[in-house]
Amino acid sequence: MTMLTDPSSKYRAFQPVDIPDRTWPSKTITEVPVWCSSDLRDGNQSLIEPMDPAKKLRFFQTLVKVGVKQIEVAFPSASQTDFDFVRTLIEDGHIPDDVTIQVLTQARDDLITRTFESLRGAKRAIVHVYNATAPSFRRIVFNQDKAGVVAIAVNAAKRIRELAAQQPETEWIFQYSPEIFTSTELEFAVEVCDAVLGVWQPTPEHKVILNLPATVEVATPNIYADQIEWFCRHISRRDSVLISLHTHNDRGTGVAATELGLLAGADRVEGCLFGNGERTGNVDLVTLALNMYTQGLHPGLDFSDIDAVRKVVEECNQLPVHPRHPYVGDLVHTAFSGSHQDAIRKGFVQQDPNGIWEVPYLPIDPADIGRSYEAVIRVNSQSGKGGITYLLEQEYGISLPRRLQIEFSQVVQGETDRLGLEMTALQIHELLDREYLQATTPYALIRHRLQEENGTSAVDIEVLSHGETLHWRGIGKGPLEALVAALPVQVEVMDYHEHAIGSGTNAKAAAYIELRLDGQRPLHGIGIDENLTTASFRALLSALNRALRSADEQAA
Ligand SMILES: CC(=O)SCCNC(=O)CCNC(=O)[C@H](O)C(C)(C)COP(=O)(O)OP(=O)(O)OC[C@H]1O[C@@H](n2cnc3c(N)ncnc32)[C@H](O)[C@@H]1OP(=O)(O)O
Ligand SMILES: CC(C)C(=O)C(=O)O
Ligand SMILES: [Mg+2]
Repeated sequence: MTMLTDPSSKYRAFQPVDIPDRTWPSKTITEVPVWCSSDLRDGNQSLIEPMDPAKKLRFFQTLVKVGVKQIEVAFPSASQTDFDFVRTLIEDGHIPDDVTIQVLTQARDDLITRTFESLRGAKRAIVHVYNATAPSFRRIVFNQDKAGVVAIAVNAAKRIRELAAQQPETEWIFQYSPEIFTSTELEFAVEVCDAVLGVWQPTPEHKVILNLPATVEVATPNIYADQIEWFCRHISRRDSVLISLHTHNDRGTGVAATELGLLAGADRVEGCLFGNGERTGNVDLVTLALNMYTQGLHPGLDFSDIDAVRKVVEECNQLPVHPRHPYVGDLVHTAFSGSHQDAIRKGFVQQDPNGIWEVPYLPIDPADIGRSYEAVIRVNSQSGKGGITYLLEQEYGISLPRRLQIEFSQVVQGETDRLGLEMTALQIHELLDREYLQATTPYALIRHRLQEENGTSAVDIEVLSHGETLHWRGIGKGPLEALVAALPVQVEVMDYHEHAIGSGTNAKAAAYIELRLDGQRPLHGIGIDENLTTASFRALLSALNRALRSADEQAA
């Protein structure tokens, strides 16, 4: 099997819509649509193992918690499980007052009747009926002409109106979908929908939902937007109709199509969390909502603990969410590469906590959706000093001076190259500890005594070297100079930094020394101790030991 050399012999380009005065391209999304989750119906019908009642209820409760107010809960005429689920929701009082359940049925009398039975006693419900209207379906599935297909829709609409009248205790909302709206001739889509509206007689106070599905995504998103704008202009009783979008993601542009459809005048969006659904999935409601949020428009849905939502969805659908999935994927708030890490670290430092979000490479503040900053930066062989520095600062309060950052990043680089793996903050800290804090040979500090008088420091120091205790004494203008004078070798201190780690009684001092041994390249040492002088002495000996080791290696 091979790909065709000329695919035009098998596939046709989608024809553009004749709407030269389209208005949607210059609009922006300024209003939040009515959200409808189709997870428990379109999502569920696409699963390898459809959800059992317990999973459906858990998912329903999660949707309620997130703030979704319209939830398509089942196709009750399809199975006893779905029928019983609707009954459980109603009879056990699971539906909050401000949430409306929706159910789907084919445009067939027996199925519609069964659907109404499932809804008996509901306070409010949306009955959603569909039939295929696209030319290929008219021919292949129904073997009907246009009039026959209009008749299927009109008869179903009449049956729904009748049955609703017999259950007046429920507040009814009717919804109609011309299936594969996107492949249906626009004039015909309007004709069928007008015929349905003729039966249902909506008013501005009691609207009907016309749901216009891209059942299969077949064109670029601008075409869907054109189709929606064209439909909105030509449908009768526009003020009595809510235009609903229902996109699938066959071409990978379900989110774009829905966003452009909103620009084109739609009022409502159906989709699934994290884009589950038939084939490549329904449009992802989470991405749509958080796209609005990052434009400064609150979507009215709460994803402040996005990982908790993901956990429920993954367990109920038994499908994983991709690590690169927008906003929620394990890797999407993470930077491995050095220049990204550097910019993110600087961005966090400069970000005004009350200002407009400006951290480079991060379109959303991960904290807003319950993700932690620690997960933002991860270190592998592609990483530079920025990421390593960030992790040590965030996790351990250790702020390496700039030249030490460069030196230590080469140590980390050697380790990540050797392992071929990511290094965690803990592993980086362990490496820092091994490389600098445990650099205690040949000289390990045992104790020191410092006397200071008239700006002069005298230091007596005991060090352990190859099992022997050595005593050194030195005098200088400060403790460090005194220690340098006490050393058995000549060194030059190039740089010195110190800072506190933590605060209060648990505070420690960190000291960093850059030192040059005669004729050698400068190297750093680190000391950490409750006492600042001890920390700086440890740092000096750490630097000296590393320098001596390096000199030995060069000589060997
Ligand atoms: C795009 C969507 O997601 S639409 C929703 C799809 N979801 C589902 O189908 C899940 C649940 N469905 C089911 O369990 C079953 O299909 C049922 C119970 C609805 C119907 O089952 P069956 O009666 O066995 O029919 P079947 O599944 O074979 O469907 C094909 C029949 O439905 C007819 N049909 C399909 N869609 C429609 C429609 N919207 N309106 C009227 N008839 C329709 C077809 O013409 C065909 O009829 P035929 O057998 O006379 O040729
Ligand atoms: C039932 C309809 C709305 C549907 O799921 C689709 O067309 O994708
Ligand atoms: Mg669908």
